[in-house]
Amino acid sequence: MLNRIDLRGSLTDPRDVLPRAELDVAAAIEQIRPTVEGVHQHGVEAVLAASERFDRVRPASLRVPAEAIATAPDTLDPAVRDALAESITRARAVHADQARTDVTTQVVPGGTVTERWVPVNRVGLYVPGGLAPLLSSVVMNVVPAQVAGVGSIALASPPQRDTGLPHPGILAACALLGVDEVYTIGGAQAVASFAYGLRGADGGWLCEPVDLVTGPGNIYVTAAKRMLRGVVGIDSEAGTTEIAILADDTADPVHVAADLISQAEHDPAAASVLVTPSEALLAAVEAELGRQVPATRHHERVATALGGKQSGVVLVDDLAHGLRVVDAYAAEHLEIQTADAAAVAARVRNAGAIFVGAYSPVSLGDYAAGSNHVLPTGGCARHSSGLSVQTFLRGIHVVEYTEQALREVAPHVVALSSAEDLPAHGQAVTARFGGGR
Ligand SMILES: NC(=O)c1ccc[n+]([C@@H]2O[C@H](COP(=O)([O-])OP(=O)(O)OC[C@H]3O[C@@H](n4cnc5c(N)ncnc54)[C@H](O)[C@@H]3O)[C@@H](O)[C@H]2O)c1
Ligand SMILES: N[C@H](CO)Cc1c[nH]c[nH+]1
Ligand SMILES: [Zn+2]
Repeated sequence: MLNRIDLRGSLTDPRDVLPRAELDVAAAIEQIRPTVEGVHQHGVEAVLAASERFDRVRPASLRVPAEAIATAPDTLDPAVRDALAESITRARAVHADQARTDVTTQVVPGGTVTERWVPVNRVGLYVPGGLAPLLSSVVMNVVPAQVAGVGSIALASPPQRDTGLPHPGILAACALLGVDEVYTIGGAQAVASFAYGLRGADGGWLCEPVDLVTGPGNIYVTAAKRMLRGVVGIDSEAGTTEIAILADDTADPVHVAADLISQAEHDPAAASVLVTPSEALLAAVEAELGRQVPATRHHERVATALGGKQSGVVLVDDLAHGLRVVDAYAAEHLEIQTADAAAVAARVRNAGAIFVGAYSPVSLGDYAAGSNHVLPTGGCARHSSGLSVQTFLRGIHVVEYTEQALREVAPHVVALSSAEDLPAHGQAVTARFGGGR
């Protein structure tokens, strides 16, 4: 079922051979470009046209009525309501510890630099709702934004075909978290609506432009985020789900197979990658996949994902080799199922999140570990982090020097400005001390 890449005894750079998706984000940008440009030029009408085309519904109103949000929690199964409450509590505990405090550095007597942490003014949060309604992604977006102190929070999720509204579970999660500005818009058109804003029939704002768009989504959402970066800020490229598992003979093949399947369930384009030095484990996991895949609810989607070019098993010489491979892959989620898993995990450099040992599966992190599940994909974990309070903050340096402190450093400023052939920079300092131009 899984493609096999055998790197044993090979000096090949893993980056050249690792499994990657056939459709990449750059190619998807060309597919969504007309939608994004349409929203920029034609606003609401282009959003509605995209909804009809991709979601097969034309919502009566793009802004979800307050009543629909307020009454949504009544529709929740009590067990789901309790689970959401627990998920929120745990996420708040972890994200509260990420809050930043302003720091003032006394550089010299009379010269200070303060790093002041300021939340972005307005954010647009995206919550997926195409193949599955990810109510947990409401929690993962909203909690860090609220802890950061963002004043204006808008949220978008695709319309359901039968109601033209986002899934009721998503609306319920919004209500539980106190989010009341919700749009029934999915995909690239949602990201474009946030970036450019939408005007109503009277010419006033229906949805004001945001400063930052965050949240997970499929390849079209990710492509729109990459395309519009600059018009608007974005978090990481949190696209199609990936799981990599570094496992040895001590791993339980039942767990490994279940975890590969759990993330393959998200999307036919999801990636599940096993990295192991053990042929015995590989054989046992393949046997388990043969047993578990047909029995899982979304078996067709899972089988497509597991059999795709983006998924596979990589055979390595040993765990040190395996670590080089998982670092090169830079998975969104990396599980370590080896002997002394914590020590192995401590050596990992590149991953969106690391799940250590037999009792920390990715799906725990998806819902209820307290960690954030909006994580970088497609190798972006080499340079980006998952969603956090920090994502919603800007660190602004506030510089304050006295006359004497500036006088003392002036020769250094002048020397560097001359070295760069930018003498006016130096003169802006010396002018304060009687230096002429
Ligand atoms: N990396 C992360 O942090 C993370 C977290 C959760 C989920 N995910 C991923 O989010 C994704 C959710 O995907 P989804 O599809 O279920 O929901 P989604 O809400 O991301 O996307 C649905 C929207 O895609 C648009 N769309 C569908 N087909 C299109 C096409 N051919 N061209 C242009 N636009 C099109 C539609 O407008 C639709 O509203 C999955 O890939 C999942 O793996 C990632
Ligand atoms: N695994 C997803 C992140 O890629 C998050 C999620 C939400 N619901 C279930 N899973
Ligand atoms: Zn998941």
